[in-house]
Amino acid sequence: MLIATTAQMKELDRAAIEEWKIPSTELMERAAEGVAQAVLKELKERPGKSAASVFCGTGNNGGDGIAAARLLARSGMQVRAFLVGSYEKMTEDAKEMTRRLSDAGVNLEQWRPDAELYQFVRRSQVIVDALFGVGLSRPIQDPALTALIERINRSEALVVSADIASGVEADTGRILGTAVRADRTITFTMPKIGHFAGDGKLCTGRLQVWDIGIPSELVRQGTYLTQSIDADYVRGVLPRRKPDGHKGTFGKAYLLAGSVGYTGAPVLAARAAARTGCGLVTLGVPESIYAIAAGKCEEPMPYPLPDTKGQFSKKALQGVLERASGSDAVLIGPGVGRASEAAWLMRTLLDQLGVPVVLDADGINALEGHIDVLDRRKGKVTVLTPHDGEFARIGGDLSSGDRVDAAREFARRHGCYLVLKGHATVVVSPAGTALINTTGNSGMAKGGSGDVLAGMLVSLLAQGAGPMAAAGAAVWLHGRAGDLAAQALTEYAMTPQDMIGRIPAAFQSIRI
Ligand SMILES: NC(=O)C1=CN([C@@H]2O[C@H](COP(=O)(O)OP(=O)(O)OC[C@H]3O[C@@H](n4cnc5c(N)ncnc54)[C@H](O)[C@@H]3O)[C@@H](O)[C@H]2O)[C@@H](O)CC1
Ligand SMILES: [K+]
Repeated sequence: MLIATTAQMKELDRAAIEEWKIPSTELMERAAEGVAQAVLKELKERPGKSAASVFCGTGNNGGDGIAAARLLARSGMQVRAFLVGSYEKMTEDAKEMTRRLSDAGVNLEQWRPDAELYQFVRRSQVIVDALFGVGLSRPIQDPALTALIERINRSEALVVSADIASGVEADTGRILGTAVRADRTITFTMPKIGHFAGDGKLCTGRLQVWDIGIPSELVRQGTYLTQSIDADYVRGVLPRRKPDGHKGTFGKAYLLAGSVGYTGAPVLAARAAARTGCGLVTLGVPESIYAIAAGKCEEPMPYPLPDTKGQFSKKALQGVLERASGSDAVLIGPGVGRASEAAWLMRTLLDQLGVPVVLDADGINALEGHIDVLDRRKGKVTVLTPHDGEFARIGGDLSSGDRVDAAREFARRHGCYLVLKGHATVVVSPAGTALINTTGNSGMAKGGSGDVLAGMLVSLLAQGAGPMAAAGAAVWLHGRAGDLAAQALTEYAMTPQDMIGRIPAAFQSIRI
């Protein structure tokens, strides 16, 4: 799904209102309809005469809540709407919705933390969170508001947020002070980064995008730099398989991986590469572990390279170049170790190889203090797959808490593609486009999981996918395989090996 910034949302709203003459109150009514319908649909599954507490801020997000309160009251629910803030600060549209609410026989009540109100909130089946939307501009600090949000988060009611969970910064996914943890979020027109990225993802619950009547001509005019990765995206970018293709057609992947102590990483990466569709997988490993790797490889083709003390030595260079330069994509790094000769080898390969390179794990660590090697590759395709620690080691700055922006800044500066791994993995291009993944679970946070991803990624690159497509599809399929493994085996017991076994089912789930 394409993702809009708050500036783009404001511009869409402005153009709809000023140029298309759509009254802003009409947009607000449509937004409220989305929220009310989501609540009613949910309650169908929980029969009984239900009560709802609707918390409204003073901005237009509050206006959405006030209008939704009227629609819910009309449907027969017992509704109380609370204004959190002062009436004087309310926007004109929110005030208009307050009049409409009172015409319907419900008064907007000033929220105060007293026992009677809390009792009503406690027996509500539903809480509507319309405190802040995309207009949240500073951290929530007011103690009464913070206490209210904590109350909402402790309650057993179904929490439905209008547009975005209040407290989440729409353009980053950061939590500003504190935030509502919603079960459902109904967002308007287009999703925002905060629904998918960082802690915002945890606060969003199930996301639904609701059309509030902004003309599609206006929406289509925008240039959206960020999108979430879903099955449709992956289906659209996977390299097509030629019916008359042979193994050369589907690409040769070359992997440089492993060391004494890390015999699993090369095998996991190579198996994952073979499972993801490329024609040939060649695996260069230190000769000390060759016998072990060879014993575990069937489709991938392992071969030994000179090593010293169990890690690649400088003497391996020629042997790597001979095979790697003729391949379609190269993966460097899983389990290679950090000895100086191995690190030198990886940097020298980066300098000398012209083919697309995925740099993972110790391949990334080898750039610590040598980032100029990456800069020299500008113009060639380099995809880095760091987790936060590796990212920091090579100069990435996550201190702002804005992961998408931090990744973008790094990719732009160094002319590379970046897969910043984590709870919601972010993929960025040097041109500033970004993808945010939607699959995956905590069962994947185990040693070896990254090796599987790196193998999948180099396999897709070798098949001819562009770097963004290959990285986007790899992270989604990897997360999907992880979700399927968790379903069958639990997040506790699943292993990266189990994920490789579910790569086929991950492909099947996008119905290619
Ligand atoms: N025409 C439009 O613009 C539409 C807007 N809609 C809704 O309007 C929302 C945006 O409305 P607004 O721009 O009025 O913004 P919000 O309603 O999100 O919040 C802005 C208000 O909160 C205050 N505020 C910001 N941060 C605060 C903090 N930390 N502590 C206390 N107060 C704080 C601001 O001073 C302002 O009064 C959207 O998210 C959406 O829900 C929808 O009604 C659809 C149409
Ligand atoms: K909200």
